[in-house]
Amino acid sequence: MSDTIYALSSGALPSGVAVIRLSGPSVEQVLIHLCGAVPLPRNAALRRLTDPTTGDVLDEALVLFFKGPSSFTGEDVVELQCHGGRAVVARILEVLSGFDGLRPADAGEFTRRAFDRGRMDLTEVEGLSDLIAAETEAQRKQAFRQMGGELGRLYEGWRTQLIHMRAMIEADFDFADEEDIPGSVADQVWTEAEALAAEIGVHLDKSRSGERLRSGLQVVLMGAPNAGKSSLLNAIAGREVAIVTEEAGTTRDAIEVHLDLGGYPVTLVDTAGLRVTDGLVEQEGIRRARARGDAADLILWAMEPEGHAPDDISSGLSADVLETVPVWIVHTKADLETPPKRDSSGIKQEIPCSTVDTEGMDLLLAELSGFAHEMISVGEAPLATRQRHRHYLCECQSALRQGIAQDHLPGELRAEDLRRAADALGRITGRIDVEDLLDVIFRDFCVGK
Ligand SMILES: Nc1nc2c(c(=O)[nH]1)N(C=O)[C@@H](CNc1ccc(C(=O)N[C@@H](CCC(=O)O)C(=O)O)cc1)CN2
Ligand SMILES: Nc1nc2c(ncn2[C@@H]2O[C@H](COP(=O)(O)OP(=O)(O)OP(=O)(O)O)[C@@H](O)[C@H]2O)c(=O)[nH]1
Ligand SMILES: [Mg+2]
Repeated sequence: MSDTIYALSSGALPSGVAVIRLSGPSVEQVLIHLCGAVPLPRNAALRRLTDPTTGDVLDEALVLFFKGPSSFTGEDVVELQCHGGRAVVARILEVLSGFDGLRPADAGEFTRRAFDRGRMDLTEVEGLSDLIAAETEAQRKQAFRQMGGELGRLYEGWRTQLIHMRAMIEADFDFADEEDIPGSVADQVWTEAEALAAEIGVHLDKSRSGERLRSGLQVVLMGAPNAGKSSLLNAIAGREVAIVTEEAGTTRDAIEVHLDLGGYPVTLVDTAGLRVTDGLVEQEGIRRARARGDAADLILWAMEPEGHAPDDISSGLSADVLETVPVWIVHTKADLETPPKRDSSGIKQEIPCSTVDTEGMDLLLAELSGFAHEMISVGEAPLATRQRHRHYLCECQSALRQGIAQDHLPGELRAEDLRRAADALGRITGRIDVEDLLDVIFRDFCVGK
């Protein structure tokens, strides 16, 4: 029998109300000791909670009981919705720890129990976790849909198709000598496999957006010292996040702000100005700046007007980065009466900007929103959102391609590729089960045959 687990499920204390949740076989016993009786399931009941050993009243709380399996975990669950004071919650948790068979829940353990009981698949579990982490509207929507099972259903559909295909192949070589099974079954199956591999390919391509939406876009401010990077960061963030001085080499660590640009998550990173320096701290800062640039989705290269510090993109950024990461030039300090420095790198996107009279700031933000939209707008179809999905989808695809290519091998061996392809998808949803194969074979063919 499993332990009964408990935890504070609501957020930081103090709060108006706090929710302490319990799940497991001892829930009813705990309720009898804590408030005298088990309330009607799914009916909020106002109850005095008392310490069973001292008779001390702990709090007056709303008690919400869910009788398993009709609960979030599938077990008996109770929520003690108490006053959100630190001492109130601490005392209730302390009293709970005194009950036999009760222990504090591990991270994610309520959801783990829901998964173990088959109430959620892995993609739904991930969707729930993403929903809690979501910071923008577009992230919320994607997570909510995934939590509802859309992505899992897509993969389970493909997996069912693969299991069926394998059943057809197996039937084909088991009964090849019988007349009522046409010999072209295998050909049909491998044509279908090609179509599925292509469909997965399209899904993988589109899913770049899904992954970016989940993790947010990394936009990195780079440029020479004093170019005005930190001023730009502060202006966009609307607060003094980074230190700004007229001294070149002010910023050392990379400094991040999280932005919500029209529902899309963007992390804007300020970095140390790039230059040759003897200072150890500054050298480390520059190393970090370059590392952030390497991993960026977009680099904003801040450039002062002519006559100020010399800064040259091609000496600042490696050829590798210039090839793989889009770079926009932001002409800073546009309020100064000096012409913009001419750039020789051939980069098209150039935006004049000033943090003194806010000229160009709206344009820059609009351009960034447009970029975010282009990079991470997701359509109607559910998309993969994690590297883990991508990994198994690629595995599925390559197993399919192997089966397709090896048409000189016997059916049994090629059927094995279909099994590997199906199992890869089963790992995404967490539901691989060999019983499925037998089920399908016996359902689609008469046993007497
Ligand atoms: N107070 C409270 N609010 C909450 C949660 C919670 O656990 N407690 N949730 C936690 O994440 C979310 C709601 N999710 C839930 C999902 C399923 C069930 C549940 O009892 N399911 C049963 C009955 C279904 C029904 O009546 O339609 C079941 O699936 O059998 C409860 C909450 C968000 N709000
Ligand atoms: N006139 C004018 N001055 C600006 C503007 N933006 C920044 N400055 C000034 O330029 C100097 C350097 O600004 P910072 O934002 O610290 O430059 P930085 O690129 O972060 O510099 P490092 O951190 O040293 O790499 C400061 O004195 C700012 O006040 C602007 O739009 N117009
Ligand atoms: Mg700076």
